[in-house]
Amino acid sequence: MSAPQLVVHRDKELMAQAAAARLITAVADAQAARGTASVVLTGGRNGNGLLAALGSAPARDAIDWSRLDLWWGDERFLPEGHPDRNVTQARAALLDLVPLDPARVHAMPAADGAYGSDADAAAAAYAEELAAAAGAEGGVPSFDVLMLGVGPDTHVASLFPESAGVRETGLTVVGVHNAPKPPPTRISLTLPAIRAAREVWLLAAGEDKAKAAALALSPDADETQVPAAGAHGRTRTLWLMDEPAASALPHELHPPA
Ligand SMILES: O=C1O[C@H](COP(=O)(O)O)[C@@H](O)[C@H](O)[C@H]1O
Repeated sequence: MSAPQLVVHRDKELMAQAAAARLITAVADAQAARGTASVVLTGGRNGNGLLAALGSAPARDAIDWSRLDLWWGDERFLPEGHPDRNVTQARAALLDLVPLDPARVHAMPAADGAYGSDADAAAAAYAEELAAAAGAEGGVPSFDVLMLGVGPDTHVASLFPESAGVRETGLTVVGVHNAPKPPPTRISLTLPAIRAAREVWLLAAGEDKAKAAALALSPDADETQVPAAGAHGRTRTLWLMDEPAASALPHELHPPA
């Protein structure tokens, strides 16, 4: 488990641009080292801000888009094409602009797909897709970068405080029911699946994330109550923030001036 590192930017626009530049470098480095790269996308305002910044970044084609696998950390379990689905928003922000291999875009199932309204069956199918990509060891692939937007209530992916999903230790993907944030039915990677990633980047911009960031970065945080505190990468855990989101952190956590 890697200890959290913090990078604080002036505002959310600069944070999105800097995170996009960082992602270009991380993906290009992974492709140079291993031929392909795998990235787990997040939904929400900060995740979509990063994707939009990536779409207009001058160096975006330093990524070989045809050798990039995209996965999702969570999905709102809604019909295909619904404007609130994370994949719909990601397509509009970036995916429709770049030459991805459609076979490498691993969207989570929709609520009008093969599993109908059964979110648990849809979650099990996504777990199987991940296990097939992971190869002999099963579980989930060694994602190069897994991004998570931090919710104002400290949720990450669709793991909400005190929920069954955040307590899950056996499965890699779960159906989420009665989520406190709409829509109530979702699909989510679990904390063990998240922690299999090489790098986990937590995105927190805006004053409404300040309390959540302070709680998650507190040394005695309990991941059941504060899911963001349980999100760590194997080699790196990086909090990418703007100044408003960092405003409630204790002084000792601020990066040196
Ligand atoms: O519903 C969700 O919310 C979180 C955070 O979203 P934000 O708009 O508060 O930044 C997001 O990480 C998650 O993927 C999404 O499904």
